[in-house]
Amino acid sequence: GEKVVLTYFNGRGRMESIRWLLAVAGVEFEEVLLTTREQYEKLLTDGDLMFQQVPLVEIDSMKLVQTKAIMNYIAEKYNLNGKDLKNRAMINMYTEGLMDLMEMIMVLPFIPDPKPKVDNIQTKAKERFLPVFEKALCGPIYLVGGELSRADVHLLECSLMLEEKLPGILSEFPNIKSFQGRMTQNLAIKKFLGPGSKRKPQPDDVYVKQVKEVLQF
Ligand SMILES: CCCCC[C@H]1O[C@@H](O)C[C@@H]1SC[C@H](NC(=O)CC[C@H](N)C(=O)O)C(=O)NCC(=O)O
Repeated sequence: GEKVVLTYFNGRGRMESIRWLLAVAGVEFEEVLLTTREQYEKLLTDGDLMFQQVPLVEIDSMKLVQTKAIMNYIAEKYNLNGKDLKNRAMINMYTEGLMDLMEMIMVLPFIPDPKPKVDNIQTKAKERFLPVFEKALCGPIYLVGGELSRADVHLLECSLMLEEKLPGILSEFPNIKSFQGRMTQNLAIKKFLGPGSKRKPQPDDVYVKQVKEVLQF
């Protein structure tokens, strides 16, 4: 169909996992970057945001909002959602756990004293989340059903973000480390991690300032 258009801030936030899925699915997309309150207010008056929130993804003549709904649509459409009901249940458990961890990272730029939160992220990552994936990757090369799924994409995204904040955090998780090595050989992922891709950089002060101005908080 016609082009896919993402409307979000010029940063990762809730949209980055969507960018990862589209990249792995090999789907080209364009971006409308929200940098001013006026842009957001026009979206509201045009009635484009069902709950007055972004991410907004225009795809297949639909204006999708709600990150989970958007990712479910993409994962189903591009065969990243498992081969049957039970595999999908596993994929959903892994996905929700990874989203919980990524949400903890996502809010860091918006809190005044992130240090204690970073310590908590480190503890939860090492004691609650990463051991699950280390065990799941003891033998299998993909998390679920012997094939690439959205769970693998979210694990790669999350593990790379963790290492940005906590270098060396994967030193006790060799299976995840070698999983990263395999996944980054995927041509679509190699391209997305390379220069000039649509991948967004770590949040900076400009991003935080724009989000606060656009959303007026
Ligand atoms: C303290 C955290 C602040 C984060 C602010 C935003 O920057 C991103 O990093 C996260 C959010 S995204 C922007 C936010 N969107 C959501 O919260 C969407 C939540 C929805 N359940 C989804 O999953 O898509 C927004 O539009 N709010 C307007 C407002 O509700 O009136």
